[in-house]
Parts: sequence; structure tokens; C-alpha cells
Amino acid sequence: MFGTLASGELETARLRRDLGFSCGGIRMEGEQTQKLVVGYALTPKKKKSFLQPKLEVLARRKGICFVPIDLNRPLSEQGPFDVVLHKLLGKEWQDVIEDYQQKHPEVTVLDPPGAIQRIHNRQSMLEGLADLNLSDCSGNIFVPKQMVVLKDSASSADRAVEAGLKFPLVAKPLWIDGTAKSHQLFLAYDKRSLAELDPPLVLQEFVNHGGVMFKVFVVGDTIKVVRRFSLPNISNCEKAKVDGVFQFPRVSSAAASADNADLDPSVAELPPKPFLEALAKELRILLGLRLFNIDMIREHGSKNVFYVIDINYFPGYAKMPDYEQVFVDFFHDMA
Ligand SMILES: Nc1ncnc2c1ncn2[C@@H]1O[C@H](COP(=O)(O)OP(=O)(O)OP(=O)(O)O)[C@@H](O)[C@H]1O
Ligand SMILES: O=P(O)(O)O[C@H]1[C@H](O)[C@H](O)[C@H](OP(=O)(O)O)[C@@H](OP(=O)(O)O)[C@@H]1O
Ligand SMILES: [Mg+2]
Ligand SMILES: [Mg+2]
Repeated sequence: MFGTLASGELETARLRRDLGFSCGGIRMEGEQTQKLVVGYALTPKKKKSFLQPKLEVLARRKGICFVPIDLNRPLSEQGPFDVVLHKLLGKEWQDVIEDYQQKHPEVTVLDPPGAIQRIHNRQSMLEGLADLNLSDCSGNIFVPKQMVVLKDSASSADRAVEAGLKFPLVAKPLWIDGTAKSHQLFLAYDKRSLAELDPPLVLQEFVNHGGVMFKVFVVGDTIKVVRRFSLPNISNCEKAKVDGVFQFPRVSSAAASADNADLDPSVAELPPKPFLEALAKELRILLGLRLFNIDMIREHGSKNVFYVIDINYFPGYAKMPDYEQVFVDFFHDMA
């Protein structure tokens, strides 16, 4: 199927390849025989941010090809694929990928739709984390106390107090659906202000953490940590004085990198690597996912008390150092 081309035909082959005749077409000099075909179903924005040229070129050298899935054709009529990489929303796609998974057990679906669904709900996302067996590690992992409000925010105020939640609380949409709305977060300083919020919500205790958070990117067995700016501590004085509910922006987005900031070491010190590796391993098993990141904060004033506040499926990996090589190695190990 493949031929090693004389230099004269190289331009033609390169054009064929650039026009998408790759993956089963001509092998370019320096490229290995095709080893793995990765079909992908991503939004245009995600495809642009994740499937950058450097990743495709490095992958192709290892015989790994990325092939776009045509959403207007039956998935089973496409391929054959070794891996299907996907991040699309909506019940229709979920049905397609679940049906495909049943009919093609030989194909690695990254990641199983049921596992993704679990972390698209901010309650089930964090269930089981506090029970993880990390005893022999140099850190302790917790989840902030939280409560789900499905309807009638007004009565939730009494329930929150009865549940022992301490204000201020971070109010987060219960469902994550990829829209900006699922990232609209609020700080509620007093119980009366909860009536202004729109359920379904999760109310999560705010944990002081010095204004820096850690994003732990997980790609299979590989982890990489970055620091991001976060919400500042809330003093007792502020708690006593401030009332109401306040929406806040996406304070820890990629633009909020704190990796090169001059920070208090007790706040900025990364969680111990063995601890993170053990946590990532336990979470891979608990969640059944291979592509996710973990948002962690260190309890202010502690050395190794950490809280997991959020877990994201197939996050913005292009912000992870050396992501191209990490993914080439990840896929190469599957071949
Ligand atoms: N319980 C908490 N205590 C202190 N700060 C918090 C807490 N929950 C969230 N935050 C702050 O709000 C930010 C966003 O929270 P979270 O990550 O849960 O929202 P998100 O919409 O899922 O964000 P993304 O998916 O973009 O990471 C966190 O990075 C942190 O700065
Ligand atoms: O800074 P990160 O990589 O965490 O930003 C992610 C974010 O955590 C969520 O995973 C977003 O996905 P949704 O939760 O589905 O909105 C990612 O958006 P995406 O368009 O890249 O999938 C952010 O990159
Ligand atoms: Mg987050
Ligand atoms: Mg999130």
C-alpha cells in the first residue's frame, strides 16, 4: 500500500497528503508505516485548538493519522478507526457514539460516553473522591462540602444551613453542557441571597487557598501541572460585612497563568508529584476516563491539605506544556 517515493514525486505526494489523501495513502520520507488511525469528532473550535500542525506532523512521523469524522454520514460506514477521539455535546451524538461503541468493541473510544456524562454533573463529578485510598501519599485530598439545589432556591437557604454549609458559598450550575452558562459562577455571602440564584445548582463551600489554583492535566498515565490565578481569600471581616450574591468571571482561564508569577511559596508550591500521580491513577479508575484535568486548591495555611473543586473532560490541552509529544506518546503506546 505504501511506497517510498523518489524525490521527484515528493511534491505530488506532499500535495496529496496536504489535500487529505493521507492515512493509507503515500508514506512520506521519514514517516513510519501507518500504525494508528484516530478518527476525531470535535467542534471546529476544539479541532483548531487541539489538532495543531505540530501535533499532526509529529504524529504522522510515528505512523499516527488523524481523520475527521463526517457527522453527516453513518459512523460505521467510515474508518476503519483504531481510536475515536470525541468531544461533542448533545443527545444525538451521545446515541451515535454509544451505538458505535457497542458494534465496534475493537475500537478505543476516548472516552466512554457514560464516563463523560458523570463529570458533566457537578454532583456525580466529585462523588467518591473523598474515599480515595491515598493514605501512603504526601497529601490529603478532600472535596468542599456541597449541596445540590434542584428547585426553589428560597428554601435551599435553610437546607444549606441545616446541612452545615458555611458561607460564603460558590454557586455553580449543576449541569455542564459546554455552553458559557455552565461556567457562570456566583459567590453567595449570606443565606437570603440564595433566593436570587437559578437552580439547578451546586452550592459548594468556598475554601481559602491564597488566590492560586492548580490544574492537573491527565493524558492516560501522564500528568502535567500548571498554576492559574484564582479567587483571593475571603477574610472574616469581609464575611461579616458583605451580603448578597456576586457573579464572577472565569478567573482561572488559560489567560490567568500564574506559572511565572512572583508568589508566596507556601501558596504556589506545587502539590507533591507522587501524590498527584497517585490521585490521577485513582481518578482514572474511579471515573473511567483517560483525558481530563483536575482543578485543585491548597487549603490556605496548610502544607498538604488539598481540595478538588472541578474535573473537566478533554480540557484545553494546548495549554499543557509539551502537549504534542505527550499525545504522540499516548497514541503511540496504543498502536
Ligand atoms: N470551592 C471553591 N473554593 C474556592 N474557590 C473556588 C471554589 N470553586 C471554584 N472556585 C474558584 O472558581 C474557579 C472556577 O471554578 P470551577 O473550576 O469549578 O468552574 P468551571 O466553570 O468548571 O471552570 P473550568 O471548567 O473552566 O475550569 C476556580 O478555578 C476557583 O478559582
Ligand atoms: O483551562 P482549561 O483547559 O481547564 O479550560 C477548559 C475548561 O476547563 C473546560 O474543560 C472547557 O470545556 P467545557 O467544560 O466543555 O466548557 C474547555 O473548553 P474547550 O472548548 O477547550 O473544550 C476549556 O478549555
Ligand atoms: Mg475549573
Ligand atoms: Mg470545569
